[in-house]
Amino acid sequence: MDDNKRPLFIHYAGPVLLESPLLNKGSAFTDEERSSFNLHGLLPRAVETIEEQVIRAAEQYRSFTTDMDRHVYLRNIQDTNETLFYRLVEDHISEMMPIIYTPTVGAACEQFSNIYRRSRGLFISYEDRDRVDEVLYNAVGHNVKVIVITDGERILGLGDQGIGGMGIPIGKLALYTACGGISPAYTLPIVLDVGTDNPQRLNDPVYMGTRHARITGDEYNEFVDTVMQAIKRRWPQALVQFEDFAQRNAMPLLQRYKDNMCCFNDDIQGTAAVTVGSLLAACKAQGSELKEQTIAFLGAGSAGCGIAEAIIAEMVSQGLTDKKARSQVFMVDRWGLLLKGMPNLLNFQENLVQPQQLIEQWQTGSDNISLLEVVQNAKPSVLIGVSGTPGLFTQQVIESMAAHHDKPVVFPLSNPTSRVEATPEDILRWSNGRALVATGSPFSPVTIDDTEFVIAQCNNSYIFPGVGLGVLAAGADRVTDNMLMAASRALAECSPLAQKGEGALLPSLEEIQEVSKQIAFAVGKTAMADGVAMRVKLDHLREAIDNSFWQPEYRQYKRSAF
Ligand SMILES: O=C([O-])CC(=O)C(=O)O
Ligand SMILES: [Mg+2]
Repeated sequence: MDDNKRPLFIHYAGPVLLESPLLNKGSAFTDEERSSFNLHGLLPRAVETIEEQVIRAAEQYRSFTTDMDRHVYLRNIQDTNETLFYRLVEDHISEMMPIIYTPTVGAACEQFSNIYRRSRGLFISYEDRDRVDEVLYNAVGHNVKVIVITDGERILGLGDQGIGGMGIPIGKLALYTACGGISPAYTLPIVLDVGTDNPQRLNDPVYMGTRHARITGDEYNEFVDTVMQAIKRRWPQALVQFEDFAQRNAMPLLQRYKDNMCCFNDDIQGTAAVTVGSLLAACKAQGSELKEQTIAFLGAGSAGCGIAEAIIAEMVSQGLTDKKARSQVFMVDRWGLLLKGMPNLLNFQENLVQPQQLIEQWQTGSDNISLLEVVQNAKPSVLIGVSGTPGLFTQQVIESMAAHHDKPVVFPLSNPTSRVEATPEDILRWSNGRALVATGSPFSPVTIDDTEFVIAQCNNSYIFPGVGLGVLAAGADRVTDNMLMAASRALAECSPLAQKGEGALLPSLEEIQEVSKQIAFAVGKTAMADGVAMRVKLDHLREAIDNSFWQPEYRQYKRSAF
């Protein structure tokens, strides 16, 4: 039976029931329920449908004038009636997703302590390190299946926000539910409070985190390990998504846990998967293949290098040797093009370097080869920005791309909007409307010479809800690279531009639940093939996905005997 249709046995009643966001129905409690659960007199007399509640909530929402007020309003509904919150958001997904998620969630993290209303999720501080098991037992949900965890050190492109980073796990999990059908009862946001090095947060009298510099080194690693082991004891099957960790920790944490827990890093692997999916779609639309592309990156951190490795893996699967594929990928960071033998290369950068000879060959005159010099000499057909720094895709860079390619692919992926490497409008103007643009944050359509261009949002939100749904439906206990590759290919299959030769590069948000189901199937199937999901048979996978897909509908309540 469809999980959503089963009656729920409830042992709360009266004001406590109205104060339980996962169970509260507000004015939609029926007369019978008001009798069974001691609610008479606690609500206005009218019994409303969820549709009527949505109309009121949408009107109230539209009465606010700033995005931050809209965010606070929506978060408040989430904290009082989750079913209504999801119904409202799902019915207005394009309008409300930028408010609960990127870009408004960035400002909400910066102002987290200022706009704080009510607790949600777990704040695990370094000072709690001897009672982490106890903290986990205090969580609201006892059947947690998806955890998003951050330490708040690299929130979008906004840097260290301390416990304010909690806004990100909350926002990501809201999308797990709204886009991926994971019941909110199964989700848990966690922020690790290990201090902050952000003086603005430390000096803010209302800041609610611990006021000391970040714990680092062995103490930090031991603390994270304490939490990860406690999670494993408490919820051995849970999927853990690492989010917005600083570069120095993101890759090492992933390497440490990916083979012994069900986890992945969204910034490295989720962003890589959505980018590869979007590139596969772009190539298909142009009648070419990924292996034919030359690709330049601006930003060679863990996210950029993660995308680069995923692209190389895909090029190899299309028949290139690893060496040839690597020769087509150019990584530029703040010091210039990554070259062999450069000092201070990070270990994940070492396999993504170009030969020193390029300095002579390209006659750059300096050891630090700039992005413009890379674009002029290597003539990349694809340019990807993950630098977190606005304005670095200059007019000259874009004009040079457009001079060499009829349809250059330009993806400025840094978030939030304020960090974008160039706006879609500028890129389209500088390329005379020829560039194929996708951004990390949402942008309105751009009109150039009477032609309207829809800007695809190449954000990991197209990937992680489907990955989570697939992992849960198949009962996978690991997230393998193949599963993420399958997610990319499934996303590319859903591209209107690739399928029909016209329209948007990525499907619209209105279709995201269907897209998530397609991705979930591909991910679950690959998990089975990789031997990390043994509990469900392939014949039952689609059914498992559909049956577990949570709908924001009020379920029937029965009074439990105890
Ligand atoms: O949250 C987003 O919009 C995408 C993401 O993971 C990041 O930028 O860190
Ligand atoms: Mg992130």
